[in-house]
Amino acid sequence: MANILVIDPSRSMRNTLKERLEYEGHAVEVAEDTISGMTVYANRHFDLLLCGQPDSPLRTSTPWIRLSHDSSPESAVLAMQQGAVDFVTKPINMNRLLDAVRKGLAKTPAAVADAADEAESVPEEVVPVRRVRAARSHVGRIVGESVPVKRLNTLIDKVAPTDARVLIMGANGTGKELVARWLHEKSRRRDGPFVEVNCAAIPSELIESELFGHEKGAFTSAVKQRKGKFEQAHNGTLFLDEIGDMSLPAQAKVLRVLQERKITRVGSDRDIDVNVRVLAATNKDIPREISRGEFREDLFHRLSVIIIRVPTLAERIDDIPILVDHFLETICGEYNVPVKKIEAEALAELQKLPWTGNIRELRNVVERLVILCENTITVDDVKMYANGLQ
Ligand SMILES: Nc1ncnc2c1ncn2[C@@H]1O[C@H](COP(=O)(O)OP(=O)(O)OP(=O)(O)O)[C@@H](O)[C@H]1O
Repeated sequence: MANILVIDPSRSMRNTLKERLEYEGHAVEVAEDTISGMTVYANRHFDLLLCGQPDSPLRTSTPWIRLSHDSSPESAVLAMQQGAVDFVTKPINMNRLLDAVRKGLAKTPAAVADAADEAESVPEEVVPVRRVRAARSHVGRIVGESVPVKRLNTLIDKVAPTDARVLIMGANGTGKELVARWLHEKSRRRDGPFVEVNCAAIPSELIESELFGHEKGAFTSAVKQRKGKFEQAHNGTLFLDEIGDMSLPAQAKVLRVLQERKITRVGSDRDIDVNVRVLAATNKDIPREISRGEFREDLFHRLSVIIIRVPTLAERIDDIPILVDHFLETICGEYNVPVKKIEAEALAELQKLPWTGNIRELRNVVERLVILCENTITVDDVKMYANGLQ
């Protein structure tokens, strides 16, 4: 759980963010402008700030995320220059925001100190490697003993040590990102960086600079040279999440990098060699996107040397008891309460539900049950709380 301060002029935005972040287990305070925000800030410790106020930049050592209606590259670059750790455009894509929050929290002094363990005596350039190693030990297990999960694990073990590109396909919340992380963990690149890009969340004007970087002066607000994600992932893995949502012009540029293994920063004419393994994921039906002219067929073939299909939870309901046990243990641990039990009948009831949100939805339901139920979760608890409407 973290303490988060949301500063935004819109009441509905403040309420929505507060509700959602509290649902994720964080303690949230809100303020409508930077001045009142700073008063709240002065009286309490915060781990992260979300700032939707377009006025003066926040002067704080706490990581902060800019929320903005303006999706231009200039606006994003300006926010980064002002010290924001991330930039999320409005209307807010909640998955993208939660992802940014998770990453922002990893940048709090406590998290960095954690990750860098005995970093005091370590030269600065070594710290990022330590962070990568610390992050690695946090990659959760792929829990499950059903046939589809056994197949998935076997495939990961076979494919990970190769440098083959992998396209991970599956519905939302099935664990595609988890699969990508394990493909990196079990590869020879495991000591290199794992860099993730959410292609759906980056406005098309920004994607080139985000992926390939830019030179100083490439556009009005490019006052500093910046490395893009491909360069950041050099000798490691680049995970292009939601690739099915990437614009056609950006697809053409990515295709060129995959063919030539070189990138060119925006505003430069110099090619830079990059050694990157690309993994991509999508919840879209790519062949259908190809037939509709929304996705380049040549890029699809470049990306999909191997295709891994991640099963839905409905295809693996046998795993629900073991997943529930796993989530009860981790969530009760996070809330610092004794691990709750669940009746067999309650588990059977959970197995009857449709689970359109897959494992992410199951995790949310278990968290809700942990919060709302006594020490033993009963079938009536499941009936009452599992659909989230109470
Ligand atoms: N087999 C599994 N065992 C344990 N936890 C899992 C498993 N699969 C997924 N999870 C957890 O479920 C949540 C959703 O997984 P993940 O983010 O990897 O899904 P995704 O398919 O990438 O989702 P989206 O398409 O919405 O981005 C995460 O908290 C992840 O750790």
